[in-house]
Amino acid sequence: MGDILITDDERDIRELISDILIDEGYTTRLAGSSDECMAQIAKTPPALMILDIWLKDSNMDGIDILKTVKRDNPDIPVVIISGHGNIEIAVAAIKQGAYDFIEKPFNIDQLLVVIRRAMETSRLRRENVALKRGDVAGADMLGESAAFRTLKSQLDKVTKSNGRVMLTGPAGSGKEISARYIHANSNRSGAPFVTVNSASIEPDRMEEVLFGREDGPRGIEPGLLEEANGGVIYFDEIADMPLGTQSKILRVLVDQRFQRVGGTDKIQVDLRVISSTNRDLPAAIEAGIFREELFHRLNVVPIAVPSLEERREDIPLLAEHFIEVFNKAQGLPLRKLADDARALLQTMIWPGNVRQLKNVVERVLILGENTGDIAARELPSGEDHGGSDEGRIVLAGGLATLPLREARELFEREYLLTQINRFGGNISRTATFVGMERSALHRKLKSLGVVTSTKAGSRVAYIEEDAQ
Ligand SMILES: Nc1ncnc2c1ncn2[C@@H]1O[C@H](COP(=O)(O)OP(=O)(O)OP(=O)(O)O)[C@@H](O)[C@H]1O
Repeated sequence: MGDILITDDERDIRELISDILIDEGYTTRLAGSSDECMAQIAKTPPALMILDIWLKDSNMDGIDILKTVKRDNPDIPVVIISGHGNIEIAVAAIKQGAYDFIEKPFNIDQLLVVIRRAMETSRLRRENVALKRGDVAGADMLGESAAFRTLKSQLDKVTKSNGRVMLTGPAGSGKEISARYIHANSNRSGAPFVTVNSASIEPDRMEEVLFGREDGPRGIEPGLLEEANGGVIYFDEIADMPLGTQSKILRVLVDQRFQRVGGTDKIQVDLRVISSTNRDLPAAIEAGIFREELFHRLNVVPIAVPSLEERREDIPLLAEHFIEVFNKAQGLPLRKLADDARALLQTMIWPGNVRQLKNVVERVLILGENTGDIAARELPSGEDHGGSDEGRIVLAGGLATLPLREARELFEREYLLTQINRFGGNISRTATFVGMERSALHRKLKSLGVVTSTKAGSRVAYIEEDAQ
């Protein structure tokens, strides 16, 4: 819920506040002097500070600490404790950027209200910054299919717990957006969501990036674990993590503490860990490239994210959602999907899953006809989707929009017409090739309205006008 640093020179007071806050579900750290307080902040900046104005036997008083904090860590809300009758000093503290003050002797309920409000304000401020940066909150996760509803109900079950989740599923299926959904709906939503993309970090820089360093050119440089403090750390494609780093992460999960590179102090962080993979981790363990113990630590709640194939009925909904997203974000035309395009999208092969669908929608909006509904002819051809790879026939636009009986008639008519013309109008050869009795073929052609006649010396098949 949040890590609170309490600084007061009176031991009884800091311990009393700490007990109350722990009962409320917060974690606390205690400091009895300005030096201890500054050392704690340097170790890990807390989510909130409760700071006594008068600190006996300290190098700095509360106001000096406040000024330093507001200069170096302006996002930490600071609640000041002032002695009774020290209103002017408390007001001066607020002018220096303190969130609020409480007077000694304080009332517990009042203290808790101030802390809750301070946490809430700081969460909203961070969310605003995130929205301005364009981060997705994860709330825009769409779907109505049975496979999607199963996923959503599993995600909903884990939002309120702190359990480690392992998301499995093919590339682009929505593992990261699922992790963001968990975060956005948990009580950590105000705290950061930090992604560790193991494949894009140089293996020899991995530890520095994760754990930070103490001897950097700018002094202490916090790593991603510290940045995520209070929130979620998301290990994207965990199987790409080098074995050496796997051991170190395992140790962090066991101890809940780590050291920055070049440092000696143990840093404590409060993190929820969510990982993802599209690989077969048991096979990676077998092959000696993934640590079994780490797998068991991360795989506490396994959740499978379905491929787009398993949720084809969501395709039109997702495509229309992406059209709106690209309209808002890039001013691309707000077009609807024509029935044939909708049907074609649902029959195509999507090895790249939702990400590929999103890319196709963007491409059509940029390169397509720009007016009217999006038609099937504007969509990429079957080859673009490797349709033959998995043995699926990508249907010609029209067929996919018809009920089976009509689609079958349309197909049979086109098919037989093509075959008869291939065999120069010779019904016997056509019948042998298509595997029908000659008389049965005649009856079929009649019912489909296909006739043959001799034109300019060669026999051709065509469709009677009124049969079309
Ligand atoms: N249900 C959904 N509703 C809306 N958008 C979605 C949904 N699922 C996925 N997306 C979008 O599809 C894209 C790919 O999703 P995401 O990055 O979560 O997939 P992933 O499985 O983590 O991919 P990778 O395996 O490559 O890391 C993102 O732009 C995401 O916002």
